[in-house]
Amino acid sequence: MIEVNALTKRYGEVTAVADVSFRCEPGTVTGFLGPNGAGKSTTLRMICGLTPPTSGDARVLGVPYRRIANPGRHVGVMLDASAQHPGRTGRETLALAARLLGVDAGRAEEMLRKVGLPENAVRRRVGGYSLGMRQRLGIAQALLGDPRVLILDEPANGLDPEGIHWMRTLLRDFADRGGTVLLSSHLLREVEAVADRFVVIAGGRIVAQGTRGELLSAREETFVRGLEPGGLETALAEAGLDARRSGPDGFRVRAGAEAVGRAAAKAGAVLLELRPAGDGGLEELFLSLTAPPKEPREPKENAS
Ligand SMILES: Nc1ncnc2c1ncn2[C@@H]1O[C@H](COP(=O)(O)OP(=O)(O)OP(=O)(O)O)[C@@H](O)[C@H]1O
Repeated sequence: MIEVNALTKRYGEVTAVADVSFRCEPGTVTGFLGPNGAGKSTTLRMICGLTPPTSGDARVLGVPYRRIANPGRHVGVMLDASAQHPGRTGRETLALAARLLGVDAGRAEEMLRKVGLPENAVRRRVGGYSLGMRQRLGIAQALLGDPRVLILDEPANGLDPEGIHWMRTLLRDFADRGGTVLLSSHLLREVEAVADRFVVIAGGRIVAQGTRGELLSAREETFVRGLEPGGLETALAEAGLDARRSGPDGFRVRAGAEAVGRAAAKAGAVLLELRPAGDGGLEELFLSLTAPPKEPREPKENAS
């Protein structure tokens, strides 16, 4: 279980994370999604006690992370796969971590096999590893203490498609056995297939959270097409509706059919089509939620 309550982090004038709250339940994988610079790493660092929050708090297994004795036995963390000592071999890295955690060396060997690092790789220095190999070693390290919670920052970075598939299976299996997984990504497709819930962050704020179904149903959209697209566009704008062009003479409007129909009727616009816009999919939703704010339009010059 992970509980994040109103976490906020400011660096001088920059608010990296603003009032972020969410929960991750045992038996589930939560995808923490947002574009570059959205505040994912800062949030994960605050959860793991590495960055002090300006306000708010986070609990892992019911307590602040820093209060957990020998945390690696309870919470597996991988925040930066490149942080491993470049001069040690993969085997030395894991053997040392095993000693620090108080688990036997056999477990380290088992985890190296589990993450699919071949013998010729574990004997090499980490400095010569590809990013994908470092990620696998980082995941082996996170799993070493047989934790109940996994917190992983961009674990799919540098993995090839086979590696991404492997990681999904590993995380799904971990959650299905009762574990709690929180993983961040800036790419929806990396987590879409494995996450039970999504927490979407943009500009430091949570912009949506829920299951796939919850997220999609919360975004009612209507497709509308009129005899005179220009007049319809003005009618929608005057009604304060958020409309985007869709096809040559249609619009996708972020509102229900009734609101759209009423706006058109008020302006006397003749409609040729009015229907639910349908499932644009999670990808489209994610992109629209995390798109940078539109530039304000230039005021039109008065032609007269
Ligand atoms: N130590 C710091 N000092 C000043 N600003 C910071 C610091 N750490 C992060 N920031 C700023 O906070 C914001 C959020 O950064 P963060 O690294 O948490 O985003 P992210 O979602 O993890 O991005 P990415 O996907 O690129 O890793 C960014 O604007 C970043 O520049």
